[in-house]
Amino acid sequence: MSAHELRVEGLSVRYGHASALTDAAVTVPGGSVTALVGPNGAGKSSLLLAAYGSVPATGRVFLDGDDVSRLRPAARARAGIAIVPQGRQLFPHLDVVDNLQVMAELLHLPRSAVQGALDRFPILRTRRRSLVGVLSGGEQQMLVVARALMGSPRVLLLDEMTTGLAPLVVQELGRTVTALAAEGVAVLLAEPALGVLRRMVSRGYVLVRGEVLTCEEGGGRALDDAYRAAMGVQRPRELRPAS
Ligand SMILES: Nc1ncnc2c1ncn2[C@@H]1O[C@H](COP(=O)(O)OP(=O)(O)OP(=O)(O)O)[C@@H](O)[C@H]1O
Repeated sequence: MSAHELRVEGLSVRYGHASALTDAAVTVPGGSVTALVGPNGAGKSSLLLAAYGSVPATGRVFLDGDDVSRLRPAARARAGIAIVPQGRQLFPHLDVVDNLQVMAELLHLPRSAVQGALDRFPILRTRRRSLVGVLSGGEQQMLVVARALMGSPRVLLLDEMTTGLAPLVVQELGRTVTALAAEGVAVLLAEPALGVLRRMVSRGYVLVRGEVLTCEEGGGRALDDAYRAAMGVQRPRELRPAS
């Protein structure tokens, strides 16, 4: 296994006069899943989009040590950075195959890449000629993850992948990204709360009001504790059986 790495340094994002991300430094090594947790509006999407190149940002982004900060999003995608964006950004009036074909063309991949993506989740093959707008939320999210993986990325950025999905779908997606991380893909999972993904996370960062506060290496539970501490929230007391 050769583990890939995403590293951002001094990454800052502003929308007009408003600062969304300030001087962020984050390293995402392949081999295990790294999480980015923070409340709504903390700047998680801004960090992921800045790493992907689709919002204007200052600072530097390194892919396996190479500075990709000056590359546009399509070039970063071809270099090996993939994103599962919040809101999915699918074409609802195209079918599953045609949605995948759009990415194949962006990445200059052969048509067989579409077939490979359909194999990623069995449900996608059975739904391949369905319009994407009629798929369930879970099916759509599987399609977005399959689409992101078409170019065999070195880095996978997942923006609130689990929001609104049933636990079984979350577990299936979680298994997929954990396996990818184990193969060496640098996986960064941004979530407002880890939920059932907690046990899949090895390390992570807490982001509050645009600032990276801590890097926690002790697994998902330790990251949750660091997140609670950053937010000034205490861990709920263990439930005791009623006497
Ligand atoms: N296109 C935009 N124009 C102006 N302000 C924006 C834009 N996108 C995000 N913001 C603001 O930047 C800040 C950070 O937003 P961002 O979406 O990065 O946070 P987030 O942690 O991903 O939040 P959420 O969990 O709600 O998606 C917020 O105050 C948000 O309102």
